[in-house]
Amino acid sequence: MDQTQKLEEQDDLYAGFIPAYKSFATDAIHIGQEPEQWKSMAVVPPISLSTTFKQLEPGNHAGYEYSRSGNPTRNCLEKAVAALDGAKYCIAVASGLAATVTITHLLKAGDGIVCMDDVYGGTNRYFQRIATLNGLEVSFADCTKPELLKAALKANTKLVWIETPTNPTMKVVDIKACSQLAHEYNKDIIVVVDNTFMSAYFQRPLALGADVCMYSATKYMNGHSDVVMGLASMNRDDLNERLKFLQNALGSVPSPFDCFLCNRGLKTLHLRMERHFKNGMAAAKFLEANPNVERHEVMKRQCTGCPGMITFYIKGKLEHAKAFLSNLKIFAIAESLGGYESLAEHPAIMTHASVPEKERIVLGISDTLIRLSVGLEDEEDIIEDLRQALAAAVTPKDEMIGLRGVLQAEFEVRRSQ
Ligand SMILES: Cc1ncc(COP(=O)(O)O)c(C=O)c1O
Ligand SMILES: N[C@@H](CCSC[C@H](N)C(=O)O)C(=O)O
Repeated sequence: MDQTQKLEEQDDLYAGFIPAYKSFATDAIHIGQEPEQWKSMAVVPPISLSTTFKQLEPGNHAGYEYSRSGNPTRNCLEKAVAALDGAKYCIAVASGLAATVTITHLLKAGDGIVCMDDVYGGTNRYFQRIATLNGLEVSFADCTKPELLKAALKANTKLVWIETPTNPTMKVVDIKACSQLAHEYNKDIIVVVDNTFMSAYFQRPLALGADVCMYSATKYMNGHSDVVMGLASMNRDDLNERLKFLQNALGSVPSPFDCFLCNRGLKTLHLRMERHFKNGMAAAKFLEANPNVERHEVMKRQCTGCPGMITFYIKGKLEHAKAFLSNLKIFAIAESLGGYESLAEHPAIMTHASVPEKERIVLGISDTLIRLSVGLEDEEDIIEDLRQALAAAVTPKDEMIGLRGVLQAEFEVRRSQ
């Protein structure tokens, strides 16, 4: 393929999506990283391991007092993420779930939460099995239909929790419509979007009306499968004040070393996401079987591209799903996603085992559902791995029965254009 063909293919991939955010790469590389903030003029932010900082006199310090309350390396990361989310503020915490817990502490007993019915299994587990014990009233609604969200809002609703695309079934929620609806109902409702699957490179929930954009930074934001971390960005001064307070008061902060790694990961986020998109699209094209277009226009309206996440149902039974996974050679069978390496998993047995079986069935998390996180390896090797594992697992005539995911949606519309 010559250079012109390559560029045309690239243009085609992004056709119809909203334009990329201006100066994203420059901001990722420079914001919060200014060498002038260090006496040494270090170009790469140092890992500041000190737990405590000398004060000139009691209460008179240079901006840091104790590392849980504030840490120079963490500060660099938080500034960079805020810029990438189009936000004024960001807090980094010890995991994605720690971010969920910290945000939920904005509420008090008796307050209500409306959560998208299809969310990461750990979010579902926390809301259903822990938040409710602490006196919060939790209900679930299919926010892909904003009228169902509207019907679920009540006088005590204080938090609306959206995940889009959802893990693992890739449902897409209209962030703008849901935020508007929640705020019209009660302007004090805090709308949170779990942006883990898209990363800051492909989607900016705050620009679409959400109050908080949160991440399991364990995934694409860090991107190297070597850090567990959570992030939450916002523009509202009051929310920042309260979440900063909770970050310190609840105390689930990430280590300076993890902050260093995640901050480093951000420097290549734009490059990684573009390659995830390209490889993911190639894998989806290969797997594509029965057409199934859903919510495609919303997807394109609210994001600049798609990550490398694909879910599909393999024809047959659990044994076929297991055989496919066990035969993969490049894809590792593992939980998690968004790293440079390709991963494959069985949501019902692995990542979403904590969702009650009855709910899993309703949500489509069946024995034959398989989730892929397509990494940054060579496209031909990824396809060949899928081909041989599929051949080993199923007979040629009963291959896939339907591919679901953001990438699939993209193909189907293009085909019908
Ligand atoms: C969409 C989503 N949100 C939140 C989480 C929780 O993040 P963490 O594992 O970093 O606590 C995960 C995965 O664990 C996830 O996939
Ligand atoms: N066994 C873990 C589940 C981790 S899921 C990790 C990630 N969100 C993913 O979707 O792959 C647990 O029970 O918490």
